[in-house]
Amino acid sequence: SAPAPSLPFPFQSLGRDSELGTPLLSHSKGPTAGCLTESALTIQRISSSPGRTKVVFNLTDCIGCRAYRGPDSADVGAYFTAYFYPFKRRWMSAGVARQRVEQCFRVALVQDPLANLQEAEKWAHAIRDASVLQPGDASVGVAYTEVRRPCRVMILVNPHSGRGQALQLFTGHVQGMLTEASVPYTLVITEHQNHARELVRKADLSQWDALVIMSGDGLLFEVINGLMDREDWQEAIQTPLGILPGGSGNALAASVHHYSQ
Ligand SMILES: Nc1ncnc2c1ncn2[C@@H]1O[C@H](COP(=O)(O)OP(=O)(O)OP(=O)(O)O)[C@@H](O)[C@H]1O
Repeated sequence: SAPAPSLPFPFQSLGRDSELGTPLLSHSKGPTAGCLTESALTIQRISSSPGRTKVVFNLTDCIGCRAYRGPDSADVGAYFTAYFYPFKRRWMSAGVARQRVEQCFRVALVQDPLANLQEAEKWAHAIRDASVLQPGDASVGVAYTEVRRPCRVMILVNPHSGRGQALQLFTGHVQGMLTEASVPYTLVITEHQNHARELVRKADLSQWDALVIMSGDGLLFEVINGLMDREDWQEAIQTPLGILPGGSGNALAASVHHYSQ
C-alpha cells in the first residue's frame, strides 16, 4: 500500500473540480478542509452558512479506516471512511457510553479513478497508523491501542446462550466492528456442551493473539478449564481472554467491565 505521509497532514484539495463541479475532497456535509495530526482528525466544513463548522475527532477513539471505490463505476472518485467510537451521553440517561461515528470522505483529485483510490488509501493508511500509535488511557480503561496488530482472534459463540440470541448479537453488533478495525478472526459456533473446552485444550495457541467468548458465564468457564487442562497450562492461561455478554445474566462480563472502568 501507499506510504503514509508525514504528519501533520493537511487536506490538500479544497477547490472544485471545474469539469465535474464537485469538490475535490468532500464530506457528506459538503466541501471540507481539515488536518490530521498525531492525535486528532479535524474537519472543517467550508461554508458561509451559520452553524458548527469544525469537528475534532480524537484518534484514541478511532478503531480503523478503509479506502474504496464507490458503487458507481462511472464515478472517478474514491472514498475513505474512518470509524470512531467516542464516549457520548446516553439518550435520557446521565451515563456515557461509546457510540459509533462514521466519517466518510470523497477524493476526486484527478480523472483517473486509480490515482484517486491511491490518494484515498494514503489517507486511510495515515489515519490507521496514527490511531494505533495513540497511548492508552488508564482512566477510561482503554487497552485497545495496546493490542498487538494484527490481532488474530478466535471468537467462540454459544448459539443457545441467553434467549438464543448470542449469534444474532454477534452478527448485528460485533462483526461490523471487527471488519472496521481490520481484525482477522475465526468464528466458532459451539455445537454441544464441552465443545469449547475440548477445542481450547487441543488448539495451537500460537495461532491466536486472543480468545473471545460471546456467551453467558458458562462458556467462559469451559474455555478457562480447557486452558488449565493443557500440559502447557502455565503459558496457555496467559492467553488474553475477552468476554462479550451473550447470556441471560452476564454477571462476569458485567463485573469485568465494571472493574475496567
Ligand atoms: N451448542 C450447545 N448446545 C448445548 N449446550 C451448549 C452449547 N454450547 C455451549 N453449551 C453449554 O451451555 C452452557 C451455558 O452456556 P452460557 O453460560 O453461555 O449461557 P447461559 O447459561 O444462557 O448464560 P448465563 O450464564 O448468563 O445465564 C455452557 O456451560 C456450555 O457448556
